[in-house]
Amino acid sequence: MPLFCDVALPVPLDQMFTYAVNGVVPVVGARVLVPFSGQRLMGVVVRVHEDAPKDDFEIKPVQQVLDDAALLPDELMELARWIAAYYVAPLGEVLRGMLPLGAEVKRHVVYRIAEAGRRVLYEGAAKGSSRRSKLSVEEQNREYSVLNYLEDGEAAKISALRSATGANKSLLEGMVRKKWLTREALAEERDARRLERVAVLVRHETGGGEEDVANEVSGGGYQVSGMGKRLPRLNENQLAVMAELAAVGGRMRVLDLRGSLPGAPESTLGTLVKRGLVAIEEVAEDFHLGGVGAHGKKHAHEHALNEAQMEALGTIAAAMAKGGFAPHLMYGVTGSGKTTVYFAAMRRALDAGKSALLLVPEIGLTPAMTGQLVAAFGDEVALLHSQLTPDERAEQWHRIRRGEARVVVGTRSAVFAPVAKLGLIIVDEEHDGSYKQEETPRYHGRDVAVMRAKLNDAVVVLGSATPSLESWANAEKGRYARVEMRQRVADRPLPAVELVDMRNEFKETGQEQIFSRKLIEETQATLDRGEQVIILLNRRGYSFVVMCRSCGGKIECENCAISMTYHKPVSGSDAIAQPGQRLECHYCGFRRGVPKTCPKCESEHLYFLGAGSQQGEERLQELFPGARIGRMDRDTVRGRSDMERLLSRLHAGEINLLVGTQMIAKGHDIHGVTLVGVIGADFALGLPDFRAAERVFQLLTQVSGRAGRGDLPGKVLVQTYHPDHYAIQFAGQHDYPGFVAKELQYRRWMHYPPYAVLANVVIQSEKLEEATGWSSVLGRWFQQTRLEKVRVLGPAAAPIVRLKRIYRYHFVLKAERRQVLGEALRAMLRFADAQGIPRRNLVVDVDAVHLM
Ligand SMILES: Nc1ncnc2c1ncn2[C@@H]1O[C@H](COP(=O)(O)OP(=O)(O)OP(=O)(O)O)[C@@H](O)[C@H]1O
Ligand SMILES: [Zn+2]
Repeated sequence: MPLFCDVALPVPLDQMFTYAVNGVVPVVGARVLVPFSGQRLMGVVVRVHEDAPKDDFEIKPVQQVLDDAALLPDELMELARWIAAYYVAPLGEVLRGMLPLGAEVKRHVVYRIAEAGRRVLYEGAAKGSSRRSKLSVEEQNREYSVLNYLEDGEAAKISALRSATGANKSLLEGMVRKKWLTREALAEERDARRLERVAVLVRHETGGGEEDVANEVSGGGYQVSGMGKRLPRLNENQLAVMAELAAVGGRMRVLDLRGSLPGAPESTLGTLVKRGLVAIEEVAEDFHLGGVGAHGKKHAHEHALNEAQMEALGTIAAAMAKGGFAPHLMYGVTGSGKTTVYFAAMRRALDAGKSALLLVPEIGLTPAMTGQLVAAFGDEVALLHSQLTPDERAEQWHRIRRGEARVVVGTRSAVFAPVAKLGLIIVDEEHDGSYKQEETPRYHGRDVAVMRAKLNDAVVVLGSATPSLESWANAEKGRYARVEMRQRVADRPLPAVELVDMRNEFKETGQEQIFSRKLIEETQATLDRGEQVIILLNRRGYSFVVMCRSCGGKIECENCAISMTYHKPVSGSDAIAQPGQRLECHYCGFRRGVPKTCPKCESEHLYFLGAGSQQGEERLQELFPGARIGRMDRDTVRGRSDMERLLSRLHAGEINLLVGTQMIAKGHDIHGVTLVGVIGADFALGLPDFRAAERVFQLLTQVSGRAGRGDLPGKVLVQTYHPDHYAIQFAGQHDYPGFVAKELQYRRWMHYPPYAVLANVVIQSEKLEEATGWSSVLGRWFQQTRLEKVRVLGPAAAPIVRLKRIYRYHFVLKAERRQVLGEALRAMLRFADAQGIPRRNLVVDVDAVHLM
């Protein structure tokens, strides 16, 4: 008889916690509620045993057992253990990320009649009651009426059974034990085609010309005037909601709104509705998904596959047919039709009775994909993304667990979707940095996908036009099978790329301009031909540096060691989003007014340097007054609906000149675009990160890939100050293999991934002296211990030494073997623990993607 259970709790401690079993013995994998330092925490049972803990400290009892079966299948428990070990993260924190969000899954229990129950019912109550039974006649009659009630085979909730028959839970459970009934736990049922709520900003006449409620809100007076009379003051949350709505043109899904203002209470919107400032409309959700596919992309997957696609599919399908773990790297240039192959492979998985998982970097950025998925797989699709409410997430989770949705599409954490009979995992844009979770557990969705496929003997396909060097190296070593698509579909050529040397541009024109003469000329010509132009300006805001010409200082955020970005006020309906002109920190969101003088030396010579997308748009309006200009960045795209709206205007040709940040480079397939301009992308080459060149190459290649996807060939103009840099040169020649060969040399030489495994250890504290003090304690330990086969760089100030008021120092650890690195990290954590350095002040980032 087990007396104890070990529970993994979501706390930053690398251990399990033992509790006494209290009545119900939980199964491994079930969730329990337990007391933990004065709180009630939910954890997952990982072991049930009889070993009384040796020390005689008090063992507390489990308060409640939440599941009577393991919530996570064994396979996912095993994956969790692997993640905990690999990323040196507490198992409880790993498991928290795997379970449907919102901790408490709202579920209800339903009962259904079973075969034995039917027999009892048909063979007569007499026979049933003639059995020796501890039940009273009254209870036996009640059992009979329960069977009677359930005769039609439909499931019923306990509440319904209680009111119809008077049965209570213990009676029903007794019937389950006799196998007369079955019990199922269901997530709250919802209508699949439910309505979706959209918040709409109500415009009021203020008599102030252009001004609307929005403008008054942004005016700083925080006084809203509506229909001529003054309304009471709005609080901060209410203002934020109004601003958010206005920023996106006055309409937004309630869901998106909640997602972008996580701090605002639910009641805020209700209050605004009561005051008549916001209205709620309901539209069918399908409208959203359907609306996406409407750009003629809906049936994109129905193309007859070309030869390269057939070959790629053939390789993947053969691996699926053969069975067993088989990782693939699919290198397919932009526009080679990778999506079509993904869909065909997923179809094959379904046909073989398996499920398929498709991971994408960000669903909101590629709404077209969603539309195609629904068109191709209909009800079988479950979408998991960050904007679901906890309830919706739980609902999807249970649909998947029940096997109703066999095609699961989602972002990073969808890799944990509890699909049964996993046959295929596809990781689209596998190079994308957003697959790395930047909080504990700091796992990489792509690498977890490969591991999960391994645990399930499944096929995994990592696809990209610019594979990460890690994946490419794995293919070179023969660990991953390679699938290549080197040509675009329909014999379309890749666009011609021309570099514009901005050093010459300055010499020849004598002035610093955002757009080169060449780009202006080509843009005009392209617009004149009735074609479309996309311009990448990878910074949002107006100017990203405000500098004092007297003292040379830059205006930095109060909370972060980061230059603040200047945002200009906007006129028209967008005004509310940007409450007056301001400086904003893009790391913590801190805003302040624009000072007239330098905060350090009080000089009046403040200069605004570095053009962001907002300035780009303004300048384009001056240059091309006839153009229909759109902007795509985090200021204009808040939720999925904004993205959809912008993209559909592009597809329809309502926008013919689009400027934006790297969002514009994400997989969009707009056939009218024949010219892509790139501005300042080489800036990132100077960042202190060994992946700087790789990132610049990827961005240039991906954004170039947006040109010439239709019948007309495309062209790309890259403005650069580093025309000779290999990342720029190779990107210009569409020479990915050339780039990797060169870059791998450098990585090998510098002992960087993929030739070494790396971990970033950040020591952080709000107190500078703690951060530096602990860093030197650890530094001394590293020096004395002389870990074998591990190189330790640091301690050093992190490139961003202060972030959100936290001081940051770091070490970079490199090792040739993963096991050695893991052991070093664990030894370090033990030492830190002995020194009293709190675990939460140490960030251990294995396979760190950002070293900033
Ligand atoms: N066999 C085919 N014949 C003709 N057109 C095709 C074929 N397969 C796909 N397409 C079309 O080619 C275009 C590009 O396909 P897709 O978006 O899958 O490219 P991709 O490889 O994912 O590119 P990127 O990496 O740039 O996202 C789409 O418009 C798609 O409809
Ligand atoms: Zn900041």
